[in-house]
This record gives sequence, structure tokens and C-alpha cells, in this order.
Amino acid sequence: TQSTRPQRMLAAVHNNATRGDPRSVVKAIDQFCRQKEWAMNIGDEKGCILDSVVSEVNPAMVLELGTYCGYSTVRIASQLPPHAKIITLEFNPQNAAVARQIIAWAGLGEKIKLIEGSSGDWIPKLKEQFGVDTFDLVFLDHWKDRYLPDTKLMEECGLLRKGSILLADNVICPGTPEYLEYIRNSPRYKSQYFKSHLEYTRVEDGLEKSIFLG
Ligand SMILES: Cc1ncnc2c1ncn2[C@@H]1O[C@H](/C=C/CNC(=O)c2cc(-c3ccc(F)cc3)cc(O)c2O)[C@@H](O)[C@H]1O
Ligand SMILES: [Mg+2]
Repeated sequence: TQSTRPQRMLAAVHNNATRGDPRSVVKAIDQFCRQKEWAMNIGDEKGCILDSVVSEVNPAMVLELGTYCGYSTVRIASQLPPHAKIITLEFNPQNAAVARQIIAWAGLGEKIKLIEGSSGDWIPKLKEQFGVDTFDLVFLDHWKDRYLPDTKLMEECGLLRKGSILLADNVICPGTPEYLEYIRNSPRYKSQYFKSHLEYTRVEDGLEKSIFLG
């Protein structure tokens, strides 16, 4: 039977990355996407911006919306301090299955909690189900029309504290106009745009970093 792109990406990780070495997993996926098949990982160029935000925030608790195959999950988790955790939400079972194996190959299973389900269902349950207080960093990379409703939901559920950082992928391409309009005009956030390129291409894209002011 025909394999899927995520399954071919997983095969590339098994064939080209060293088990237990997260950077080699990231490198193998980037090589696969540049040389074989484009895929919607944040990629190496925007990934460097993600890395710098993670090391600046040095978060104890991270939430990722939209795991896909786990590329950014591995990239973030590989930089977390000891005892820090990332919760990542993914509602497509096939993608979640591939992500679990990529995360396992990287050896980061202890730092990553992958929840199979939709952000809208799970954001309201994170406190009671997982004893979460607030998140220091949230990475938004799921369906682009969910960025705004989920940000409002996180506010309502008390998952953000003064100083929490939201980092949103694809604010130019494919674009998240309603989210940008809200976050850039809300007195409750201070935002900064990091200009870059759509993964593995020369098309403009960028990340929006926003600090929740409480
Ligand atoms: C509410 C909810 N809950 C849980 N999981 C959810 C969820 N909503 C989506 N997911 C999950 O997350 C991933 C989806 C990611 C969506 N990302 C993009 O669409 C995307 C697209 C491009 C792109 C750019 C130019 C093109 F020409 C084509 C594509 C680039 C990107 O970087 C993207 O992120 C996917 O694994 C999906 O199952
Ligand atoms: Mg993206």
C-alpha cells in the first residue's frame, strides 16, 4: 500500500539520523524536505529564530499547537532545561503516530507529552488533567484559523501569566490575518515580527512573538 509523506519522513529519520541525537533528527528531516519532498515543518531558517526564542525564554512549561511530525517539538525539547516539559496537541492519528516515533528516535520521550486530540477540546482540560498552572511559551503552528480562537481560549482558561510568550508560525504565508489584527492591537500584548522565509523556499514568511502583559 502507498506510504504517506509523514511515513517517508519517518523512514528518512530512521535511515539518516542517529538514535538519541535530536540535532541529527532535525538535520535528517531538513535534508529530506530540501532534497526529496517539501513538508510543512518550521524548517531550518525559521527554526533558528525558534531556537533563539526558546533559549531566551528558557521555559519550564511549553505548549505546542499542531505537532504534525514532531520536527519543532524535537527542536524545542532538545533545548529545554532539565525537568522542563512540552505538551503538544495533534488531532490527526496518523500524524501523531509518526510524531511519537520521531520523538522516540530523538530520545526525548521524557520531556514531551503528545496529546492526540483537538486544541479546542484539550486547552480547557490541561489544568485539571495534567496539573498545568501556566505556560511560559506557546508555539502556534496548527490550522491558521485556529490561532485566534485558541489564544482567546488560553486567556479564558488562565493558562497565560504576565510575561508568557506566544510564538506564531506562518503569519505571512499561509497567513493568519485575524490573529495578527487581534494580537497587534490588543493592549494585553506586546508583539514583534521576525521576518524570514517559508520553510525550504524563498517565499516570504515570518514569526510573530507576543508577550502577554496580564
Ligand atoms: C485544532 C487542532 N488541534 C490539534 N491539531 C491540529 C489542529 N489543527 C491542525 N492540527 C494539526 O496540526 C497540523 C497542521 C498544521 C497546519 N499548518 C499549515 O497549514 C502550514 C501550511 C504551510 C504552507 C505554506 C505554503 C503552501 F503553499 C502550503 C502550505 C506552511 C506551514 O508552516 C504550515 O504550518 C496537522 O498535523 C494537523 O493535524
Ligand atoms: Mg508552520
